[in-house]
Amino acid sequence: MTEVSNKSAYVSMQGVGHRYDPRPGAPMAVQDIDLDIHRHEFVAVVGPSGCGKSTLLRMVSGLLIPSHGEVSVFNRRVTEPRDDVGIVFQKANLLPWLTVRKNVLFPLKHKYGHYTQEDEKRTDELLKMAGLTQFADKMPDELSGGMQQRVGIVRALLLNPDILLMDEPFSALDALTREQIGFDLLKIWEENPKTVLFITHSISEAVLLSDRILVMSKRPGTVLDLIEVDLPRPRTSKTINEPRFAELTDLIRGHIYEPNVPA
Ligand SMILES: Nc1ncnc2c1ncn2[C@@H]1O[C@H](COP(=O)(O)OP(=O)(O)OP(=O)(O)O)[C@@H](O)[C@H]1O
Repeated sequence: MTEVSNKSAYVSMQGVGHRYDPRPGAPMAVQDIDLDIHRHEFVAVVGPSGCGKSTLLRMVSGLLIPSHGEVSVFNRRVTEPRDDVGIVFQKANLLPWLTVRKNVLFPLKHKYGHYTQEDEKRTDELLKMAGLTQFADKMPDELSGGMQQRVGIVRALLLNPDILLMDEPFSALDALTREQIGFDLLKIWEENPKTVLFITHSISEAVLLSDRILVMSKRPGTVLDLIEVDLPRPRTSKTINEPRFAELTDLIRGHIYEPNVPA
């Protein structure tokens, strides 16, 4: 691992680009991405389908090393998969033969071969924070989709990662559940701060949850804008009715649907 220059950012992308196809002249998936994310900041990424949002997330996790530029975490260049990030995907993919509590503990068991009483205590605390205490001993198929997704978030938090990477975590949920789980996530994040990179197709979800929003262009994905979400916290259902909320969503919509018109 190599030291890099920017010391203030927690996650830093400098001149990042990636071409999946190594042949010269093949199209880039993403290019010229510069982004600094600060500790405990909540950054959302929005952009058209195929613009490279998941590609960026995979680069921060170290599952993908960019063909151009550098990604660093805590001033260390990412050169291999990191085990200090929590990842939440669109589907929780819980193991159907284990209870909720055992599903949450599973990654620890898998990684270290066992878990401690302290781990069980923390699991119960996290399940409580996510409103899942009475479901701890249920099997996954006894839970709704929203509850399963909450279990997925708790599972990602158990290892107490510095960074939480979320790839369209709520997109399989109905609109009402999605809004509620967004507020639940904010509560968990406020009680248990993490640096979050959150990918979504929903502009309003990005505005409601995040501190800043990276708006990407269509492929090859590059930065169209980086927007500061200057809405006060805690965010609530009332936030959605604030004029600034509508201004910000309009601004992002304009970037995505009319990318060549100056804002
Ligand atoms: N493993 C891969 N091999 C080759 N091309 C890939 C691979 N993964 C992604 N791509 C291509 O790179 C581009 C960016 O993909 P990516 O999944 O990062 O986009 P995305 O913005 O997350 O898309 P979506 O919003 O549809 O989930 C796409 O054109 C995709 O086809």
